[in-house]
Amino acid sequence: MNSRISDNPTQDQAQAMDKAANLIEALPWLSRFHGRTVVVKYGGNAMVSEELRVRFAESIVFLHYAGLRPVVVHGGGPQISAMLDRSGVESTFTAGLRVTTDEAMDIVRMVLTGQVNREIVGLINQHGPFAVGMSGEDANLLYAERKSVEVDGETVDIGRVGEVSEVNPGAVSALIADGRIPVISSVARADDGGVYNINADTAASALAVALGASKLIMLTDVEGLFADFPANTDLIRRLNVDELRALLPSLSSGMLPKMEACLTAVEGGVPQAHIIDGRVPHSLLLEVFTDQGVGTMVADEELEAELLAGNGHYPRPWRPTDTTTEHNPGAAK
Ligand SMILES: Nc1ncnc2c1ncn2[C@@H]1O[C@H](COP(=O)(O)OP(=O)(O)O)[C@@H](O)[C@H]1O
Ligand SMILES: CC(=O)N[C@@H](CCC(=O)OP(=O)(O)O)C(=O)O
Repeated sequence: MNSRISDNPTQDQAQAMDKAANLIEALPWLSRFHGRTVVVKYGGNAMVSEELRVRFAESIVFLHYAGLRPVVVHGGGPQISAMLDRSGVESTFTAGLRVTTDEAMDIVRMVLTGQVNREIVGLINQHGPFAVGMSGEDANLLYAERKSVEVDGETVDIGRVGEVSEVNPGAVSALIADGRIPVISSVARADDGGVYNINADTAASALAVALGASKLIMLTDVEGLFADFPANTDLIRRLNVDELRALLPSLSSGMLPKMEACLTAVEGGVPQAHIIDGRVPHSLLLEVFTDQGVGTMVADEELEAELLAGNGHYPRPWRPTDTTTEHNPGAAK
């Protein structure tokens, strides 16, 4: 470098040097994550503006060009609620899950696979022929069993809500191998031949395990997991599986399926699972490529050490983990 620049840089030169320093900070992370599969769960609350959706698509395409293998699993809770409202179909939540009647299921499927999925695919494909949209029903990617939850010690039926019982990731792996970006809606088929509504966090973690992903990253509408919700002054930056297990019974509403999903992912062999703020443009890139990261990370120290050393690839058959937690009925979604 020209010594005149470093001794007495102009403002433009100083800015250019800052940019170069930021870029080079990404180098070790680029090397560690090159060729790795990263499952990104895109929550409905992080897609509420056109600006956020466009920035999200850019971040995913950036990961792709940087040599990672992103797989998107999306939700669309607020979008489903809006359509149910417009259609005059009542909708309630229990334990963070939508009580889904047969009538509601038709709308869930239409919104997730027919609208939200199409929109994300369209935005990514403005950058090239990368995204291929799929429902969890396609090629029997996600198989479900009917799920019930416990409230005050009583088992409660919540309708057409599924628990993932089997993952057949072959079609997704083939797309990844072909250089595509799979974009998956959280609807599954069950043995009874019906379709089931799967919480998108749950679907993303099951897929992350089955694909042997190196990371699961969930974008939502808070900075991460707060120890003092709803005051939200004490952000938990990092926790291990034991700490998370101890915390689960105290969690409420949307955070419960999210943290259960992190637990399932890390116990299933995914070294790191993150909750990050999808309202911050490009927060995904800050998480993957900066030293400090963002949000809350659940990590398994041994697997993480392997990952950071550049070792290991973690595909394992997916098996449901028992994360049964009693719902706190005082907490509303
Ligand atoms: N301990 C907590 N820390 C942060 N957020 C929490 C906590 N407990 C509950 N929440 C709620 O969980 C919400 C995120 O879940 P959800 O609404 O299902 O989002 P998404 O649509 O992204 O899946 C937050 O907006 C917040 O209101
Ligand atoms: C069973 C259940 O609750 N399914 C969710 C599926 C969508 C989802 O999970 O969307 P977010 O990620 O935006 O919350 C629902 O019907 O809202």
